[in-house]
Parts: sequence; C-alpha cells; structure tokens
Amino acid sequence: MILGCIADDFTGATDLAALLVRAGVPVSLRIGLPSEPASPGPPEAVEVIALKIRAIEPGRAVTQALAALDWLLAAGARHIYWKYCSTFDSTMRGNIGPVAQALMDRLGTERTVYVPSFPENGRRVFMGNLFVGDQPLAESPMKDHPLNPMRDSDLTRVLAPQLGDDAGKVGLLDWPTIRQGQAAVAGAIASGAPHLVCDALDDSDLEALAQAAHALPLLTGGSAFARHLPDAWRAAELLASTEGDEVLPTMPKGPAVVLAGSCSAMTRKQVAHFAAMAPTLRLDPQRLAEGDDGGMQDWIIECLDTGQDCMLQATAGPDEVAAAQSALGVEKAGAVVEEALARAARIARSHGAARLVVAGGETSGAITSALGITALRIGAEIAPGVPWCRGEDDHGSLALALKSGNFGEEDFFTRALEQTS
Ligand SMILES: Nc1ncnc2c1ncn2[C@@H]1O[C@H](COP(=O)(O)OP(=O)(O)OP(=O)(O)O)[C@@H](O)[C@H]1O
Ligand SMILES: O=C(O)[C@@H](O)C(=O)CO
Repeated sequence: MILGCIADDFTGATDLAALLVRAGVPVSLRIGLPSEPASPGPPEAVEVIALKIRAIEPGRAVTQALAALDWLLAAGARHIYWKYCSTFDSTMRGNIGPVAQALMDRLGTERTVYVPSFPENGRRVFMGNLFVGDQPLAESPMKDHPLNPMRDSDLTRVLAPQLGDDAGKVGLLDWPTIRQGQAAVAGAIASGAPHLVCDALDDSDLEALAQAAHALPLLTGGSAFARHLPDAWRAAELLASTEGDEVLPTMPKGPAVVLAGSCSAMTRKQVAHFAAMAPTLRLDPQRLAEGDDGGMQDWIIECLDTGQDCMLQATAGPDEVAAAQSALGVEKAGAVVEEALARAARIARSHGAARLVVAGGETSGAITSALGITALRIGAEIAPGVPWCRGEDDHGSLALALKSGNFGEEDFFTRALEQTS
C-alpha cells in the first residue's frame, strides 16, 4: 500500500480522501481505529483512518495516532501522512507537533515537512505565516475558534512550543527556495531542521514540494499537498503510471437533515442562508445543559413526516460562544452541542432521513460515531474538499456530507441537497 493516512478529525479525513480520489488512487476511509486486523492491500491503494484527536490532551492523541500507525504499517503502508487542518488548528500544547514527533520516533525517521496550504480554499503559507484568504491567520475568524483559537499566524512559532521549545527543531522552507525548483527544495529538506514548515502559494509550489519530499517516510499537512504525492510517486516509478478509473458510489436519495455545530464564519453564513428556506431549530448550549432541547425529537419527526428537509444548528458568533463557555466551561459547552446533534442524527435516521449534511469536524466526529459508522465510500465533491460519502448504519445506507467549518460557499447546503435529490 503506497500511503497510510491518519487524520485528526472526520471532516479533514473526507477532505483528504476526496483530494486523493482526484489524484486517481483508490481510497478506503475508515472511521476510528479499525477493529479487524490489518491485511496488506494492493500496491496503489491508500487507507485513511479518521480519528477525533485534534482537541484532546496530547498524550491521548499520541496514543491513538500510534495505534493507527501500527495498523497502517501492518497493512503494508510505505509512506505515512499526518493530516491536520489547513488552518493549522491546534492548541499551544498540540496536537500537530507531538503527534508528528511520535510518528517520526516510531518510524525511525529524523525529519518531516509541514505543508498545510490549500490554495484552492484560500489557505497559503508565506515566510512561515499562514493566510486565510487575504487575512493573516491570527486576524481571520480563526482567532475566535471555540476550541482552538489561532492567535499567532507564524506557524514556526505555533509549532516550536508544541515540541518543547527545543531551539533548532523547527525551521522554515521558504518560498524563494521553493521557486528555485525541486533540487533546491530537496537540498533544503536534507540540510534543514527536523521539523520544516513549508511555504506554498499555489499548486505548483505544492507539486515542487511533493516531488522533492515524496521519499520521506512521514509527510504532514493538509489535503492539497497529499493530492500531489501520487503524481510524484508515478514520476519516480513507485506507483503505476496510469491513474485508476474509480467508479464513484451512488448516493441514497430521500429526506435530508442539516446538522450544524460549527461556529466558523462561513458556516454561520451558510446557516443563515439555509434558514431562510427550511424549517430550522436552534440549539442553545446553556439550555441544553439544563436539559431543554426545545422539543427536538418531536420537531424532527414532524419535519420528516411532512416531507420537509430541515436544519438543527447551534451556530453562534464569538460573543455568544464566549458567554456559553464562561457559563459552562469550554469543554462542556462543546460537548452538550455535540451530544445533542448526535442524538438528532440518531432520531433523524430512525425516522427515515437518508441524507445528513454535517458542518464542523468535531461535530462530524460525534455524529458519525453515534451512528456507529465504521467506513465511508467517497463520492462526488460538492465543494473543494467536501465530498458526498456513502456509509452504513443500523438503518442501512445513508449519504453523508461532512463539511469543514470554513469550506463551501454561502449556498453550500442547498447545493449539496440538489446534487443528491
Ligand atoms: N453556541 C455554541 N457555544 C459554544 N460552543 C459551541 C456552540 N455551537 C457549537 N459549539 C461547539 O464548537 C465546536 C465547533 O467545532 P467543529 O470542529 O465542529 O467546527 P469547526 O471547527 O468550525 O469545523 P472544522 O474543524 O471542520 O473546521 C464543537 O465542539 C461544537 O459543539
Ligand atoms: O484542512 C482543512 O481545512 C480541513 O480538512 C479540516 O481539517 C477542517 O477540520
């Protein structure tokens, strides 16, 4: 198997799988650590394991990532990809750095690259600083993220303390070097710091990085960098030169429910857009903590019985999020919303919903786990990095779209539903 991937959240996993499908390799996506023993797959195959380890304590994240690594190695993975967010979502403690270091130690490798850029979605790194559209990360809406507010745009400064502040461990592979071409990039990787944050402004930079770094046992970054690795392996004759012609799975049709737990700027716009055309139930963390879910079960059943696609959402602006967090604590404010939306998904499925559109990585993790889904097949992309997926739960097949908080345009939810209606 050419590549084994560990994704730190579920939307990130479907994003990565979609971009690898675009690169013409057969992708299998598993939710959580597989319970069955690993068996070697075909040489051109890619396995993605979706974990929910972005916001948890670093020690626990490392343990889960290493268990996934062992499974992937037993399945014959020749390279490992550590997928995190294109906005480098992490706290001061981790988990991007500690997991990367643990994977390097287990793989016996001394260096890796960090390539979060996703130019198609407006995420670019220049001189180590990450930009979201035209804003530096720390001035973008990511500064107000409920779980991992990003308050420094310089990724070398974000990463260094996660690795114990050891001087010299973290370095920068800058854009002027990348523009000198593959040989300069390969030289910079070989002589650079063990943890090398890489600039990339467009896909040609990602291509140059992939060509120079493809031999590393561990590669890390967003989905856009991974998308260029199969071509680099083909050029090096490590992968069959023809792209596979994967047939995308068809999606079940039927009633749809949108579940939005992301408070990202784009999700807020998408929720406002869809609320104007579909019945919407707002969930409030403080009321949920008091046991008041606004009659959620009856509301969902009524929508489905009357044939209306509907939305449940907890989306809120930074002030409201801060108020809920100071009343309940950060973890509990997030957990009550995730639990409520996971319950909503179960109710919707037992009353005939065939399609679920979920906004938010943590939210997607909570919902997918609550439904007991263990694998997803990747279908057509709705927006860059957001594919429809086909999964199985106790009620049979369902169509699932797991949308990263800031991905998609304002009309994403209607677009998604139209694509499968
Ligand atoms: N009104 C609210 N107040 C406080 N926390 C909330 C509120 N609404 C949602 N949350 C929590 O905020 C977190 C949002 O994280 P999530 O990963 O789902 O979205 P995201 O970070 O925007 O998405 P992604 O990681 O895919 O970019 C969840 O834990 C969710 O339960
Ligand atoms: O890389 C991204 O931006 C997404 O796949 C993601 O990880 C959001 O949670």
